[in-house]
Amino acid sequence: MLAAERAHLDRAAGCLAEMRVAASAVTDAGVDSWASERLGAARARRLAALAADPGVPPFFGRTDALPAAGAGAGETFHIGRRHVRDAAGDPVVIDWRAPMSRPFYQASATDPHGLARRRRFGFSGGELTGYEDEVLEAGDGPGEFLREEHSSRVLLREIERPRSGPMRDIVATIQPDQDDIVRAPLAASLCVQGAPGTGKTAVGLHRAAYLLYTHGGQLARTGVLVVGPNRAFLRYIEQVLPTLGEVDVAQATVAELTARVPVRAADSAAAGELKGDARLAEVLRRALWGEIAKPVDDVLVPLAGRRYRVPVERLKRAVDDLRRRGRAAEDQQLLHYAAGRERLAMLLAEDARRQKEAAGGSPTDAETRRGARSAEVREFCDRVWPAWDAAGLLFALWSDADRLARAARGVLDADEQALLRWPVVPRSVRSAPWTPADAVLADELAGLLERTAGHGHVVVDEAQDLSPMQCRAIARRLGAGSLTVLGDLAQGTSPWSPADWARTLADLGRPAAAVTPLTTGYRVPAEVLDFANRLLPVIAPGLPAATAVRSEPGSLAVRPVAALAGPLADVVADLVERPGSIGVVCADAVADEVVALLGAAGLPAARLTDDGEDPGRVAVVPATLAKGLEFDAVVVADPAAIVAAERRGLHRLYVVLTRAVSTLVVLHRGDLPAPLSRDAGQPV
Ligand SMILES: Nc1ncnc2c1ncn2[C@@H]1O[C@H](COP(=O)(O)OP(=O)(O)OP(=O)(O)O)[C@@H](O)[C@H]1O
Repeated sequence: MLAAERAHLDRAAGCLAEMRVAASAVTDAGVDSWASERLGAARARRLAALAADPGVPPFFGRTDALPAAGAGAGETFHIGRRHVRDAAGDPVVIDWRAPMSRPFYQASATDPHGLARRRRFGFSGGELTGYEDEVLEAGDGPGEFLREEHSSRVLLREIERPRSGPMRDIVATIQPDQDDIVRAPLAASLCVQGAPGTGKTAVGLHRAAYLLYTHGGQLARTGVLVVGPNRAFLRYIEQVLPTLGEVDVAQATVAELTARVPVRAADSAAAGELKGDARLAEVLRRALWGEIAKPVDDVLVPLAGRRYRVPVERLKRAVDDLRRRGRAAEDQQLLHYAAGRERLAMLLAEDARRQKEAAGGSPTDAETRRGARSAEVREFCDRVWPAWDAAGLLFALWSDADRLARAARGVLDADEQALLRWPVVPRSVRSAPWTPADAVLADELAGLLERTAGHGHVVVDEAQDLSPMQCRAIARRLGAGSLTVLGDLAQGTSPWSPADWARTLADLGRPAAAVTPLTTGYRVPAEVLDFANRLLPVIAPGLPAATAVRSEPGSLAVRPVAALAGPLADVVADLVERPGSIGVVCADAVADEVVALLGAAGLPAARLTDDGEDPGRVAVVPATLAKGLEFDAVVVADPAAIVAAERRGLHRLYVVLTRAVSTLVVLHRGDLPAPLSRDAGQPV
């Protein structure tokens, strides 16, 4: 049996190699150079997809359908990361995203989805080493071990495989509740409230790959965007989609999406919080549209050698009409500020044209456009509808108390306005001390000035931390597309982190998105998860705790220590003897100190940074960068310091305690933070 499967594996590998040769042999001759270029780009993508990760076996599973009535054996399909066919065009491996693959993920003893058997293959170093069968057909035993779906050995092996480098895909072992989310229809916007390690990030990435496969045509132009909290996180996840054959998905942080000004400063906590507040949207809207002035005089518009008087009453009406369209609720009707200015210039020229036509003339379109660009019209527009760019207007607002007061009247009080203003007016827009929150505000203004290009689908990870203004920046990039929001309210560590999802979803422009929970924890062993879950009643009352799929006795050690240095070096020295990744998590302020003390003990430690550089074997992780990451072994140094470092310190600690796949060691000086100390305090 194994020999037959190995033979099929060899055949699939051979066919894939032939497909690759065929793809590279296709000439790029299109009907014109543009078409050729497009064909070339499509071919390059296809080649890249076929070539991605050649070490990955062509299939990982197999379904045996129940025989049709009266027939012998049912149909058999091998399921893999991508479709493989033979020279005759017959399928050798079915893409995991194809409808035919669905039973592989959904079949259970109670609902076998037409399957007699599901087979999962085990590989070691690319070699097919074995398989695991689940018999699903009714009558042949009740499919006992399926009842305990999560005890699948292949799943457990997959989870426990030591980590090194970036996140891996989970195509071979996607679970039914995860599969429902992955394969939700393109039009559905949804929000996954998932406890730590329940596979939110994995599910979001697989959903992106599924949508591109299933709706490639529709998404080809607008594309899919994945938004993550920081570079370190994006670097961790960036290989998953290419392994799944999707090399074309944009992955960005909010900071990268909103890079409208050179960020070179940080806000105070109070100013940063205020700048993320949704009220700022109203202030900016008023600031920009408040620039528009009432026309006070007639204008003489030159057209084809003569000047035509456009009376002030008509000018006022034109400005009022355009201004109203700037408030249209319907997105397609909405007039952006910059387009409004151009439209106004054109209206003046068209008025003149009508006058000339009434007098028997027939000016051309080109002459009319020239009229709209004339010095007279431009001068009128500069007065009545001045041109602005986003950074310039924000600079003017933060520099000029009166201007800010006009825009913020009734929205922000005097103290709040003072928080926003620069204490010393900078010399220029370029040299101003812009902060990340300013960049998001500049992006808001840019979105009022001009339409922002939207994607067909956007996946937002760690969404519980987004400010309302960041949500709006993401919503602008969504256009008419749909959204997958991933997050965990219990892991909310920003000043805006909400107690429920309603406001975030509204700010993201999809208030009706259904919230789906995921509560089976794959990453963290039960011993560790139960320990971390002691924080839940305090940090997120009412949120259901996750249940771990596996238990690993000995995976948790909680040790009181008198001083950190010696015990920390000892623990890490022990851990480096075993395979797998190691994260030493500590309060941000002491990260360099921890790197130094591990270095002094001869251990290969480096600080994890926000730029996504690989820190190597032992990563010293500032607590604020731990979110979304995981390590085989995690050492938490001084949890009380992590809690004390910020307002939502207990939420941060919950994040930190849930990063371990196999081992968590907590070294604490003094008492453990209160909610954890129940029954703890001694080695577990
Ligand atoms: N069905 C699955 N099969 C195998 N591994 C899985 C499965 N689901 C999740 N995992 C693994 O569990 C770990 C956690 O997944 P992931 O990072 O997506 O969770 P998360 O919900 O985003 O976690 P967090 O909120 O804590 O950051 C990863 O190593 C992932 O590969």
